Amino acid sequence: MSILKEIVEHKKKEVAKDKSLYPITLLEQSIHFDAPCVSLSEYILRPDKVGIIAEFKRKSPSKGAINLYASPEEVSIGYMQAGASAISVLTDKNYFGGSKEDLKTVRKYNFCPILRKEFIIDEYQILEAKSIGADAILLIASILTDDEIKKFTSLAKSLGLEILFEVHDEEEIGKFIPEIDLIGVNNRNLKTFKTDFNYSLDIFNKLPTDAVKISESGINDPKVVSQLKTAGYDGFLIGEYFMAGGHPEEKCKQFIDAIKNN
Ligand SMILES: O=P(O)(O)OC[C@@H](O)[C@@H](O)c1c[nH]c2ccccc12
Repeated sequence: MSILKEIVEHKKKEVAKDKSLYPITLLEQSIHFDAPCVSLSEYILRPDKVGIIAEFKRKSPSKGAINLYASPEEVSIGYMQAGASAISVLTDKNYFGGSKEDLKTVRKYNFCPILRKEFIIDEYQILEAKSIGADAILLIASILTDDEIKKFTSLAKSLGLEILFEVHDEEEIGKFIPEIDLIGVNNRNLKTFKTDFNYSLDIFNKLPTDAVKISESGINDPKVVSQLKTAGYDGFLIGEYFMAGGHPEEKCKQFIDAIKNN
């Protein structure tokens, strides 16, 4: 079974359990429906920033442990001071060592847009995203049907959340709908775990013109960001390169400074 399939199977059980422990009616009562969201797409396009979405990532199926005991408070504040445009927080526990608590902590200390990085397969998780203070959610084209994409998009938008729609190939780009704000090309091949940013370059012309365009994964060189920018990408999602080693915020700062000086 592919890793993505395994994660999705696991996620279905997890969501079923969450729903039985904390029914959707209770979850809905905990939501501040009027709480405003910060627009991820607007922050990405801000001319005073370079478009980095810095990710808080403790571990991954491809790498194993990256920075297991990092503090979401310290890292996220450091990312923002370094000049990041937004923060992505993995909330999957089993495969990525994240949690909803991590996202809540990041929310508590930052005003920037926060992306909930999760394998969303159920509307429950979208309500949850709103209740913990996320501004945007990830929808992964390869694990969702056209119907789910429509349904999840309209629920998210009704809550004020933006959507980053992740694709790997042209067929998945075909599932994009105009209500979606951002499209992300994942440079990681989920079968081999290899990353190659040329993938983003090759597919660029096929992307919907109106969406904000993000290149995701395996980015570890400011020169690559410059190349992707020239090609037309607006944003860059970076996790492992910042998180590996002791000081994610310092690496992020050096990286952003290098782009600015390029
Ligand atoms: O750590 P990297 O290689 O910089 O990649 C970050 C991000 O793109 C990656 O974590 C990611 C992209 N899509 C995902 C979907 C689920 C979980 C994680 C991801």
